[in-house]
Amino acid sequence: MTDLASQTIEKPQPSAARETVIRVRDLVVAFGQTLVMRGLDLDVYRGEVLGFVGGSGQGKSVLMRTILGLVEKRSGLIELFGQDRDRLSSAERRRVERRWGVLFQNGALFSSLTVRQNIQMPMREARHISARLMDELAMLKLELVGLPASAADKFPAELSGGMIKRAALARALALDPELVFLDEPTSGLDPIGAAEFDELIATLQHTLGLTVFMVTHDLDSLYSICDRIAALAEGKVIATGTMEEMLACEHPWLQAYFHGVRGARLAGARKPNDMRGRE
Ligand SMILES: Nc1ncnc2c1ncn2[C@@H]1O[C@H](COP(=O)(O)OP(=O)(O)OP(=O)(O)O)[C@@H](O)[C@H]1O
Repeated sequence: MTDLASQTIEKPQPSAARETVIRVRDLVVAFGQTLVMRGLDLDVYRGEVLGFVGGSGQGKSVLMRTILGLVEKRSGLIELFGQDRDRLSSAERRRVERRWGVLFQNGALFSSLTVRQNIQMPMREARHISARLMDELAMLKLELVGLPASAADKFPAELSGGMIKRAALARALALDPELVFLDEPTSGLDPIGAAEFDELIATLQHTLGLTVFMVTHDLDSLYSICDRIAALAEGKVIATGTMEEMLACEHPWLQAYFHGVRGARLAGARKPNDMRGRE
């Protein structure tokens, strides 16, 4: 595939217009001899839903985990809320980490804890609050994600796939984050469940003013809730832009992805940022 890394199609914006919440420059990540990120650049702006796409095994989850500090980078810059992560003390790093929530693939709930206990886990780690207040907060988070109060005392194994995603989202929202990372939030859900989950993300993003970094394979999600899309190939972000801009991009991988059979069908049926008409 041709290296079109420099062909970012996003229109330049005045820097004062948008606050950059995540800024990644020249990021290199490797496992042994295998390079996964090869000088990757990415910006995520406050208040947007950024959809992050790429072929299987290209490194979408690795990038997310590197930004989160769960995978070591070999070199490059990662700035969070305007602060270089490498220059933060461990106390400052913990403070930054409390400003985000994460929904891992498949929810990653603790199977031996109830939903309520899962939601309270980040609260226990970060705050000294009474058990009663934590109970009230957990119930509020459940309501926020559309789960019934009866789900609080259930264990993950007793929940449907859609409920697990919602419970995991409630846990991600436990500390009232500004930024939320979602790793394939609609994978494993049926089309109706996936559409409802997209709608939930859009509503929360709007009402809570969240910034959302979403790794996804779901073209419907890209159409319905993403403000911008960034595409990963060969260890770099090869293009960023709105859905219209991605559709117009001539990069062969983007052409195949957005104009393949599924993409073409969706493009004919829907307008970007349109919650209606999911397949
Ligand atoms: N801990 C690890 N040790 C070694 N290699 C790893 C590790 N984690 C990921 N990789 C490798 O890094 C590459 C990128 O993996 P990653 O899971 O980020 O891909 P992805 O784009 O998220 O794929 P998918 O869409 O299939 O989930 C893969 O080749 C994977 O095997």
